[in-house]
Amino acid sequence: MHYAARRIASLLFSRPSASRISSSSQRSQFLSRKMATTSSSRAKTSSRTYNDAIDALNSLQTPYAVIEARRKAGVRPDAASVAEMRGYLARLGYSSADLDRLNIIHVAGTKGKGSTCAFTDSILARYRRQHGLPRRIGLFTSPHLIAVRERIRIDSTPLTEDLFARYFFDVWDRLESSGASSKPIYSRYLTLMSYHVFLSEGIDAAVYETGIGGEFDATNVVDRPVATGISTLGIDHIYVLGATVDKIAWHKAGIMKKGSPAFTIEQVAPATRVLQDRAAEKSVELRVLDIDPRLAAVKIRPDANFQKKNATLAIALAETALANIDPSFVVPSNHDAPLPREFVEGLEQVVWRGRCEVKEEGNVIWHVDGAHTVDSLKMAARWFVDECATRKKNVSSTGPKALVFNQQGRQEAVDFLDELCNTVKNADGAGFRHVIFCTNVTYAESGYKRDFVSHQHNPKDIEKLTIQRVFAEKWSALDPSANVMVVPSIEEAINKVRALTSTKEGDQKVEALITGSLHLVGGALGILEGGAESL
Ligand SMILES: Nc1ncnc2c1ncn2[C@@H]1O[C@H](COP(=O)(O)OP(=O)(O)OP(=O)(O)O)[C@@H](O)[C@H]1O
Ligand SMILES: [Mg+2]
Ligand SMILES: [Mg+2]
Repeated sequence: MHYAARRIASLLFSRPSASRISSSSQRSQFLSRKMATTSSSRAKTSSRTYNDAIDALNSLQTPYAVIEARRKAGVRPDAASVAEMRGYLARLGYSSADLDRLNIIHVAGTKGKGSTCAFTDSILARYRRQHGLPRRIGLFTSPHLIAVRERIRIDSTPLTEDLFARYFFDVWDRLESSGASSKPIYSRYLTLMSYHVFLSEGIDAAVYETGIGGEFDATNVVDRPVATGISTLGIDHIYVLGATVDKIAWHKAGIMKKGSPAFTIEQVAPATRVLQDRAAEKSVELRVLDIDPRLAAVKIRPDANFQKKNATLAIALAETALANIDPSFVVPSNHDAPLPREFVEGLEQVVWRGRCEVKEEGNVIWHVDGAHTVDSLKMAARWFVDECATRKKNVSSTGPKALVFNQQGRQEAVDFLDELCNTVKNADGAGFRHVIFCTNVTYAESGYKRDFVSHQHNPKDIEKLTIQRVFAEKWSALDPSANVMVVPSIEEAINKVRALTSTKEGDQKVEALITGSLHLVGGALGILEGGAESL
């Protein structure tokens, strides 16, 4: 690799330690925080709050300029990325063998990873209540919806702020005292931290969602997972994984390990082929599951095929894990008998916020879904249309439909709009009457909530609303009769919709869809719930 490319690669996957922070603005931000903490007369630990941890974590984000440089130089994660993760793990004092104690269930996929993990966690939690095993359950997911700490959960509950801060700085100190010249980037840091948390807290079943891909993902340091699952494959993260579903499938298949049962659900044919070839290469037994017939007796929400695929995968993963953890649990040889009660309850009572959520607020019915790929936006649009159609059966008339949309930093997102526009228009003839594009900046006055600070997008684009203007232009071409608006924050977008209810149109309930980005959806829930949102 060319020297410059190698230098960029090293910047990509690790961040310089405090003394070597490169950009001057970052350095001054870091130093001002550092001074704030060191000038304090309090003990070192007392200034290590959750907010301090989030600030330090945000300093590990790959800055926009570096991401751009990476694209230009053609640098992508490779085997060295995983080797580095193992190096960091060793600096923390752990080996891959230690991770075996966690009985890891590892999940990759383009869509439905988080939902599959949440179903699996929920089933294990109900089983534990009844049988006392697993003793403690860990759940690691990404990205976060409301707060960073929700990415690491114990017994389905996000780490408390205190515990998060304590473990965060534990990792920080261990890396510094090991002489590491750099810190891992944001997502790798959280992954490392999750291992430290789970091993320290006596977790004996841990459900892990991959970040991007699988083969070279930060979570792929586990050699002996109890089971692996690959959810629906499609197109996303083209730059890192490739532009075709078979290339993407190759990456995702990287989590399959010899000796660990692997599961997937029905996929498009080229994806299944690649998964099967990779499984054969690795001598892994891969089972491609049809929708589990036992789900006919379970209320899965939303009642849609994609969600039943996620649930099917979760059942198989939970069964396999339980057979390892509880000697009295036996995986049924066929699906003739109904699902055990714990499984049914786990599936029906799962909480996975920001996905297919409906909230009533005065005269607005908010539909909130964090979809952000072509395929998942199709699902979201169809779900919205179905919700509206069901409602229409019960009320004499409904009000206008409104859309709040953003997808920051991905130029191709402009192509997501056609389907969204047409699905709704075909369903009710009128389509979205009001369409609002905003940034992911939470508040009109105070900007980002700390947990959403992002250095990964071009600040100029956010300031000038560049992508939002492109979206607006596209929508106006798709539907010239729609009232299209561009506003700088999520709060202003929500207020635009709320204001519709005081106009004449607003005598009826406005049906609003918020979608396109999980950051947008998380910020919106924060506003709708007045900052008292919970998971
Ligand atoms: N199996 C699926 N196929 C297609 N779309 C799905 C599927 N499961 C969920 N979705 C859609 O994708 C959205 C995100 O779901 P989920 O959080 O489970 O995915 P993820 O793979 O974790 O995504 P992310 O890339 O955000 O980590 C959901 O709100 C839903 O609209
Ligand atoms: Mg993703
Ligand atoms: Mg996810």
